[in-house]
Amino acid sequence: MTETLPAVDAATIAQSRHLATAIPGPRSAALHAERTAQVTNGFGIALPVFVTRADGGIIEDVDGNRLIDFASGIAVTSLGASNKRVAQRVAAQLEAFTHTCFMVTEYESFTQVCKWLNENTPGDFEKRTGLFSTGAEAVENAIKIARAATGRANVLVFDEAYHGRSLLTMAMTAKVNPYKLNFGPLPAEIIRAASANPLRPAQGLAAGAEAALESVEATILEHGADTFAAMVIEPIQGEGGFIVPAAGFIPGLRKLADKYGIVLVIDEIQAGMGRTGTLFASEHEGVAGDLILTAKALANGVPLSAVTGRAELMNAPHAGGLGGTYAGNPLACEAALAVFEQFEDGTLMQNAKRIEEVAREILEPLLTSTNVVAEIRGRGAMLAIELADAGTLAPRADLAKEISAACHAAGVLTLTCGTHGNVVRLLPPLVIGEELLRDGLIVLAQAIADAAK
Ligand SMILES: Cc1ncc(COP(=O)(O)O)c(CNCCCC(=O)O)c1O
Repeated sequence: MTETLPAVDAATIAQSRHLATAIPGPRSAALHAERTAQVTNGFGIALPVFVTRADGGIIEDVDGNRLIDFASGIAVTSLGASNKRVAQRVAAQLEAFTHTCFMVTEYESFTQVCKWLNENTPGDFEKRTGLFSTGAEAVENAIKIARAATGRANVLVFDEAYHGRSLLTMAMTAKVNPYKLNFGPLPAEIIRAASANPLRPAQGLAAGAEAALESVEATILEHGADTFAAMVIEPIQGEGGFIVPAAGFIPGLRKLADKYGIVLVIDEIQAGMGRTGTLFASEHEGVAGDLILTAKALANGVPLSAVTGRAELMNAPHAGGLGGTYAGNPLACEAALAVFEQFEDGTLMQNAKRIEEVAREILEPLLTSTNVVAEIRGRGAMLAIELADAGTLAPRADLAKEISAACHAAGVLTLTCGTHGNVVRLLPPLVIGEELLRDGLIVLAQAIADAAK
């Protein structure tokens, strides 16, 4: 393959991996000790290095190391963490004003962001948008909107789902530890149904969408179809393990939502904004949600989230029913407008597809050369390697940890995820250069081969 990833925006840091010290280096170690003395234990850490600069596909730390970034701050800095256009627009806004609160006075950028989302999200129907700050807030407000629109209370969620860490979204998230442990009681109106994980079908179900959809419909009927305000699904389940639902599952949910008058909420907070090679991941499924949620890469690191959907649903809440002090903060709106500008020519989606091509070229041989790579899955620049014993499919979280540690020591920042913690995921910035991408993938492939021995 000769194509290379066109650089969308010249990075400000040398785009090459460089190890000046062991990872983490001495200055990071000292700073980490201070962090431990000042910061709650409640925050986990994937790689305890302290960052000085980051851009393109590189993170530079206090010890002078340059690490290849396969995390993008968990699918956020798709345009590079020092994207020039984002910085320019936010800097100009900083000069004007940082905040006035959109419930107090208005500013044009809020409307412009909503307009872009109304015009560019899937669904050929009149839309409205509400802006918030975090992904969990978007999820919470989608539920408020669906409840106001339907007069119903229950929310259908799925196995292996992740929707946030607030009280309601914690309840919607499937994995108990670390997200829900010791934090109960949780809201009772969250009802969980089977998902359609092609590698690990729900217990007692045949693989594929049909059996899962039958089970979902049985769950809906068991609780009373007219009790459900919403069903919430990720087009690719992120924290649950980068699970691409079995073909037909999401279109089947669309049919069930229509059949029973349930609001279909598609949570694109991790998979959206070009990450999978289309602007929105649900485009791969040919499905438009009644509400669609965005955050993370929406504003490339400045906190912003959004609920976009059918006007008649979005206008159901009474005036004053939605809001938040920082909801749609002007700095974040300017960042989002800078992001939208850079999506216009389609280069970022082409990059996402190229990233998948290169990753599969380098990683897929491991499916046959080792007996612990159970699946390489995902779309575009949202890819994952599931570690499990051949035959039994026993999850190998130990290998995922070992592989990630080896990558970190070599200066490649990878993250793990998955219900069983046995998934290594790739979330490189969409502006990463092909040479740097290949370097990081070769390190990862070698770490997997070494761990498999
Ligand atoms: C699909 C999907 N919906 C909602 C959310 C929540 O977004 P917030 O901005 O973290 O609240 C996420 C956030 N995912 C990363 C969380 C990492 C962690 O907290 O350990 C998501 O992926």
